[in-house]
Amino acid sequence: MTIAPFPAARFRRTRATDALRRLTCETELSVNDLIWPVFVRDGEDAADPIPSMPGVERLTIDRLVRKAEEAAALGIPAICIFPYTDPALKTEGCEEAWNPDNLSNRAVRAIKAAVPELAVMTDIALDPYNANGHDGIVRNGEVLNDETIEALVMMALAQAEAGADILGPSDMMDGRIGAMRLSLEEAGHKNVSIMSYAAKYASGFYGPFRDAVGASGALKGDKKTYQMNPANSDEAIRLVERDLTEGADMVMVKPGMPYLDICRRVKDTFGAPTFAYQVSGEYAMLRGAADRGWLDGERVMMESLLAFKRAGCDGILTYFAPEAARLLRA
Ligand SMILES: NCC(=O)CCC(=O)O
Repeated sequence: MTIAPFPAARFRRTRATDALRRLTCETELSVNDLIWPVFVRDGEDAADPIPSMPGVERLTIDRLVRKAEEAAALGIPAICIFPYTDPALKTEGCEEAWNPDNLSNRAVRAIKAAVPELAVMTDIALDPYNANGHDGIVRNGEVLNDETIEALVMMALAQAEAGADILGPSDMMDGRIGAMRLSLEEAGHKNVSIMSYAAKYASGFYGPFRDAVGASGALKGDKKTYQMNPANSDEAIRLVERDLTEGADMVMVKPGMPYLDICRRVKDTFGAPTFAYQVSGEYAMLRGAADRGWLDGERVMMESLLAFKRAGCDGILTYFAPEAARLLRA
């Protein structure tokens, strides 16, 4: 980088007018960068507010389909479905997870039938179906890796069968991407993409999400034996490399804003499609402060999303997706 000494160099010259600022802008956020995570519940024509995520609701499938149509009309490329599972369906064996007619799979089918152009992403982890609240099968207090993979593969196949375009394994078991990729190929699902939650940290920022999917009460213990230590960065690089070599098409860093350094390292190291999840706690912080008048809500929303792009992300999973899309298209 060459910098002339002052006053030959005056950085304020290129900031002096809107035209110059636009010309020298390095990063752009577009509606094409957004994936909208949504919560689905059973029933008809109903919506429950989620108190710790103001403005976000759990929707029945019929209402979710209308929202999916709106998202597609706004130009949002993808929606990501998270089910609120009836507690009566949660078992230690997690069998509901690979039921072809479970809530999530029914939602995928309904959205693909109504809005085929909208990419539908799903979540692969056992926590919505697990009486223990963990992402894997628990035996004698241990979250089992290899047994969980067998369950996750069945879940992946059921979701692909339902029509999901992007599978999102968020479980953090070792070896699951390779197992899923092989089974998808064998079953003829050659064009189903995998976006691996490759660097998912054991974070306090997921609190409101667990309220939204009804997992807050169920979880016994914490997820530190499978999700990453927030202190680690080199490990994230090794995990991303591992998942890419096993057949992930895209990788994700999660949470987002506190981990932008990881996003940048991942993008610079691999050049692979890299995504970040601006999680429920990040949404709650910004929305909560904006609702109290402590922050300019629209401004910090757009600034936070732009920051992901600047950090090297190709896209962002964000609960702000429809609101941001409306502003971007205005
Ligand atoms: N597997 C999906 C999540 O854990 C989402 C977390 C959040 O939004 O807090």
